[in-house]
Amino acid sequence: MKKTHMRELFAANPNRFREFFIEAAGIKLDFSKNLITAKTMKLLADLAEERRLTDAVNEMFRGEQINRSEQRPALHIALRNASERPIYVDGQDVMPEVRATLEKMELFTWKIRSTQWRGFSNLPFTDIVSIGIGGSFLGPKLVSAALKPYWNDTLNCHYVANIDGTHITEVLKHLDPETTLFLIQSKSFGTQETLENAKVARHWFMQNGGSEDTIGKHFVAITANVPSAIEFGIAEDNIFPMWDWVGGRYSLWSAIGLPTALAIGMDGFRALLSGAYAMDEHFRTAPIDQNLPIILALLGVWYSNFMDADSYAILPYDHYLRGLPAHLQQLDMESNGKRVTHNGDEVDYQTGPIIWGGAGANGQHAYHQLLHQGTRLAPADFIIPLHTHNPVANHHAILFANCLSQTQALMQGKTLSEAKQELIAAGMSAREADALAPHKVIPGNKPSNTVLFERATPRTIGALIAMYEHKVFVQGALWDINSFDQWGVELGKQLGNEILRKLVSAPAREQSSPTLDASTQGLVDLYLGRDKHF
Ligand SMILES: O=P(O)(O)OC[C@H]1O[C@H](O)[C@H](O)[C@@H](O)[C@@H]1O
Repeated sequence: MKKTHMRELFAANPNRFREFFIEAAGIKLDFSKNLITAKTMKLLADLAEERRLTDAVNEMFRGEQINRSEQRPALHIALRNASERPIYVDGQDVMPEVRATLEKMELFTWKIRSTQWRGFSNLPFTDIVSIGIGGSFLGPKLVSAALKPYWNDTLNCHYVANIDGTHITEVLKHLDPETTLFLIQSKSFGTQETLENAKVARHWFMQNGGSEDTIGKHFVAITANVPSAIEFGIAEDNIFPMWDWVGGRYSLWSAIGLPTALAIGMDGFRALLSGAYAMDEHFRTAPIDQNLPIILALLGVWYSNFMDADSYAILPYDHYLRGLPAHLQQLDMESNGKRVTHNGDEVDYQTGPIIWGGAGANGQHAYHQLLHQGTRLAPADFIIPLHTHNPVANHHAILFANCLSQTQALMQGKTLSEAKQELIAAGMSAREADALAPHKVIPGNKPSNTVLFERATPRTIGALIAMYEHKVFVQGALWDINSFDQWGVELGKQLGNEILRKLVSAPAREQSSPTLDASTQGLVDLYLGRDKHF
């Protein structure tokens, strides 16, 4: 069946932009440049109803154990619940704990920013180093960077995640232990990368003027595993709680967001939560056909399951939001990279897409070529604020024009006859134009969304991220998969420990550890410098 080109859809319906435009919680979505008609959207909404999506949404908001393989609720929405509505986990309202933690964050943030709480030599802090990985890194890092215009000028915020020693070395190199505060961020307090980096930080602190007595001034932990944090040497008062009903990749709204709160202040952090809450309320109450995250999710399903798209691009046209693709990669791919239904049956349809992307306009000079003329279908979200925090010359107008021209080019493309006419108008002979024109044909009809907001404020950034969280949730519900576990991550960790034993233990002990496949063993030998193969 021949698809109607979007050019024709636009030509046939002067109202198309208005018809496929929606706004909620300060986020505007133009979804008119998609391969859809009103009928498509109606059928997709029917699919959502058939899959009893509303029931799934209500289950999440009620705190039911929707993470069935781990028998837990997924209650990031409780972290930003600004209403009086209690939210129960095992019969207990979690809201008092959530509020108490926000108050503890508020007091701590105030003490640090007002310089009441100082380092061991009585100097105020100048640098915060957040040590964490995965959800204990990507979300706070994204939000802190996105809200840089709101930073307090006296506090710098750094992130260390990778176990590659280069990461922490490069960060510590420029810091002064007297004025550096470490936040050890780990829900489990059992993540190898984080614990090893935390040990290095502690060692560095001790070697450079710190002591057992002053460690309490410089080290704070955010974790659901208080005993392990205490065992590591963190004072109990310096531990901010987390709960097992918050998934790591949904944890930036919890005390894991402390670096952000320190950087932008607690009023800013509360505004971030209020933006997410506004999106939660919209998501919980708006009908399917007027529901922003649901519409985004249905479009994603349309391309994944009906048009074989493997990937989905996230293209923020905002330098402050350049970390968004990385955060959404974890959010989406760790949530919906699943192969069995809730009941454990293997799915016979595609689930979560490969998320990729980067900041515009930079990407236009790199991977956009494939979007325009490659053979793969890669739907994309173009994300841009209407106003910039940095009105430099004409830059924002140029950026905006670039963003729009990309979605326009993806949609309309360039036909063979248009390409030929252009070449002839430029002075080429008909023969030359015939030879070159096919290379210049751009089929168009490539889908994209344009996501806009007034300005990157704490509120709009909160709403934007919550929108994507709910999009991912909706897709998980439609695919009948558990979006809240991540068993696939575990195998690598398990095998990694076995290999590590081979790399660092004495040869005699190494003999007794399990035999490796020939490739892995060959690579171990290379590392150990005892390669005999070449
Ligand atoms: O916060 P932590 O317990 O240290 O976990 C950090 C990260 O590591 C894990 O391997 C998971 O894949 C992530 O979802 C998690 O965010």
